[in-house]
Order: sequence, then structure tokens, then C-alpha cells
Amino acid sequence: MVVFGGNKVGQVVAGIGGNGLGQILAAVATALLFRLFSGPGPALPPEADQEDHDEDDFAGDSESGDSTADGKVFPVTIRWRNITCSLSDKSSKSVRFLLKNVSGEAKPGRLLAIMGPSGSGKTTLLNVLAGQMMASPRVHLSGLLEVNGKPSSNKAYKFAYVRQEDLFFSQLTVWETLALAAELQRPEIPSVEERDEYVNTLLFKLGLVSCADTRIGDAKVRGISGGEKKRLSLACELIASPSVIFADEPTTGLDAFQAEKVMETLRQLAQDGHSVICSIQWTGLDRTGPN
Ligand SMILES: Nc1ncnc2c1ncn2[C@@H]1O[C@H](COP(=O)(O)OP(=O)(O)OP(=O)(O)O)[C@@H](O)[C@H]1O
Repeated sequence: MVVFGGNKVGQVVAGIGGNGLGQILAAVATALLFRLFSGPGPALPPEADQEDHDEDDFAGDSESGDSTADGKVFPVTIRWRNITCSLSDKSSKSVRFLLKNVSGEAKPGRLLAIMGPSGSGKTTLLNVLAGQMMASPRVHLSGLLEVNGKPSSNKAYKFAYVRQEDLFFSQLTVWETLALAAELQRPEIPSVEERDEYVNTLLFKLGLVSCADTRIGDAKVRGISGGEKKRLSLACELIASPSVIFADEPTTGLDAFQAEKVMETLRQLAQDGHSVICSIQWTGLDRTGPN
């Protein structure tokens, strides 16, 4: 049985148009709402409190999916067997298979790329693995999903999900974006100096130092590049120290140079101990049915 369910990824970031006081107030209000309602941000923590957590979820480990005290990433292996996802029409007369008997494994320290043409079910598979499938009576899921050898759901570990669309405050710089995300997601960082140091470390890790003071920009105002945006998305997600990183088509729309830099960043994150699962659109092929 697949254990599905869990939380929605709460990406609460948006572009704010216009200038002046209204814009600042809107940004502050949104940030406060974000802090009030989103909890630790896009990378989801275990839902249960520490005492609710089943100690046996991770054999021999007292951790619960957080980074370890020395900053290392908590290792999570995800294994899935014969995942089938079908969609019935309203009258339940015809059934369409989005995924058919898909099996695989994602391990700490490894970068796993799910490749396929547009419409082949890559996003669907990522959503299933991350427990992000929308509940619907028309969607039917079956198969086995294991986390560290036990049937489990996304509640048991922290994960980050970088979606295809990047959503940011267009008026903020890269540095401000990360500082805001760090303040909202890591309130335990005691001082501004330590938070700034943390942000600078992230900027360095994700290769964003050169554009730290550049505004994100939008369709009207040129800002950072598409690849930089993608790496900034990853940086924002990393703040919550996820064990698993899902990235849905992180290279789509990027030129070869930027795509290579994004993939290099993902590879580096895998080397740091994260389990990285990304989807890559395989262009030039027609859809041939579910993977
Ligand atoms: N909830 C749903 N309701 C109806 N159709 C769905 C649903 N989820 C997925 N699909 C369909 O399943 C197919 C696979 O979609 P999916 O987004 O997983 O493909 P993909 O490989 O990620 O495509 P792309 O590379 O274009 O993003 C598509 O034809 C899509 O329309």
C-alpha cells in the first residue's frame, strides 16, 4: 500500500507590482501572514511533534528527519515499487493511466533524474513520491512507497519541492529574499549577524554571490537570470534543511550554460547528503504513453 497524504507545499511568495509605501506595506503584511500561517516554509518538517514521532521510523536513529546537530543532512532513502496512478472520467466508465508500474529508488548522496517527454507523467510521479497528489475520487493510486525501509509518508522526513514556476517578490534582491526566508523559517537563529552569515553561506553554496544585490525582477524589469532564479529557489528550500529535494524540471526554459549550472548545483547538494530527485523534459520526442 502506498501511504499518501500529508501536507501541501506552502510556497507563499508572490510578485508585488507598483511602487511606494503601499508596496512595502503589502510585502510586510504578506511576510507576517507567511510567518503566522506557513510555519517552517516550503520545506516541510515532520508534521508530528517530536514526542509523537515514532522512534522506530529510522532504525537506530534518534533523529526525526532534521539535520543532525553537526549540520549534516539526515539520510533518507525512498523506494517505490509498482506505482500506478489512474484517472477515471466522471462516469467512471473509462480509465486513463498516468503512471503504470513505476519502480525506483532515491538514495542520500545520489542525484536521480526522471526523464521523459512532455505529458509522460514526470510531475505526477514527483507528486506521488512527495505525497502532493491532490485528493480526488477520480484519482486512484496503488503501489508501495517506503522511506528508510518502512512504509511511510512525507510526514516522516523533511523535504523540499522546487516547482516549475519560480515565485518571488520581484522587488527584493537575492540577498533580501534569502534573508527574509531565513528570518521566517529559522527564527531560532539568535542574532542578525548570525542570520546574515547563514545567508552568505547559502549564497556561496548556490553560486549566487555575484548577483546577491540584484533585484529578482519580472517581465517589466530585468532582474536575475532564469538559472539564478532556479538556484535561488533551491537556496530558499535548503533553509529548512530537507533530507529530500524534489525539483520539477529545473532546467526547462534555461540555456545550456544555465542548465548545466543548475544540474551542477543539484549534484553538489546530492554530494552534501541530500537525496535529490529531479525531472528532466526530454525534448524532441512525442508522448508515447505512461512511463
Ligand atoms: N489531476 C489530473 N487530472 C487530469 N489529468 C491529469 C491530472 N494529473 C495529471 N494529468 C495528466 O497526466 C499527464 C501527465 O502529466 P504530468 O504533468 O505528470 O506530465 P509531465 O511529464 O510532467 O509533463 P511536462 O513535462 O509537460 O510538465 C498529462 O496528460 C496531464 O494532463
